[in-house]
Amino acid sequence: MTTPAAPQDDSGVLLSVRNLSLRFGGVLAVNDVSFDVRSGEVFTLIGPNGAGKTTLFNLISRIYRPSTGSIAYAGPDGAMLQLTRQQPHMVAGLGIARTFQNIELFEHASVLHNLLIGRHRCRETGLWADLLFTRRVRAAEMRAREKVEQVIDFLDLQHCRDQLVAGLPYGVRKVVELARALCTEPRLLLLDEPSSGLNVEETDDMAFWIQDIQQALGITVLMVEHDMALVSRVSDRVLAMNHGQVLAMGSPREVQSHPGVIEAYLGRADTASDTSGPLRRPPASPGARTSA
Ligand SMILES: Nc1ncnc2c1ncn2[C@@H]1O[C@H](COP(=O)(O)OP(=O)(O)OP(=O)(O)O)[C@@H](O)[C@H]1O
Repeated sequence: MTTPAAPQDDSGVLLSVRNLSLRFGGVLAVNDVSFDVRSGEVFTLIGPNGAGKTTLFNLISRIYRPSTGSIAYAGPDGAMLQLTRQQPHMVAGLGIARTFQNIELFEHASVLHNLLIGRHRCRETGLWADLLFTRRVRAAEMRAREKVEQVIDFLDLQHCRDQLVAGLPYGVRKVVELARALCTEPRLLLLDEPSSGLNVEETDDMAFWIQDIQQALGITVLMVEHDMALVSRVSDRVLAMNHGQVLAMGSPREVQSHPGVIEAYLGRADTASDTSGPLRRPPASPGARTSA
């Protein structure tokens, strides 16, 4: 018996989200959201606190299962597959890597070891081969080391490669987390608030790395970000959310000047005469949960 071939993607779309919703009890955190992320672009989710950005992000990285809707992803062979049908641990194997708003690294391991652990998902050998340390295992280990060294060079981490993560400044740890994600050789990189906790200079460096990852490595980036200066600088397209729904989608300039977006951030569209400047992150509304 032959199985029908999976539909092939020929539109340059890497990720296609359709009518996605997730309800937490009485809260509709994500409400009928649809959008496409094109191969090679930087696509950014913005919105005030509690808008549903992190929930949407966690749906795409399969931490949550949607109440309704679908997420299709162009797999390594080009066939569109349903992410919602994949086990969460299989997502990394499909070429999707993510960073977290609150850095998730092994604090008492060196930078090098953290990156080698990050590389683990690319393991091509089985348990017995590993135990016997066969020639294939040795070759795979060499490839892992080469990839890790390339990423260390790419992100200028030579100066701290043998240091414990626990002793590193916060800004460097953020770059190490980015490095760990890159070691898995992703096709889609999910960045959860890459600038959170960074000072102006470090945010500037982060913008540079994101542009370099897109342009030099050709990796598609989907990020959640509050810093509108960073968003404007690196994003090809922006999707603004509020109350779980899509408010606007387009270029950074189009979205920043959209009346609904200004109103969501500032309260009333007609109070915001200057739409050229960055939208500021508003104070958290009472009862709003901070992002996961
Ligand atoms: N695990 C959860 N259980 C119950 N409610 C949740 C949960 N996670 C999120 N929510 C609710 O869903 C809504 C969307 O939250 P979410 O964290 O996705 O917003 P956000 O846009 O990421 O906000 P922020 O910018 O503050 O991180 C909020 O009303 C929030 O309180």
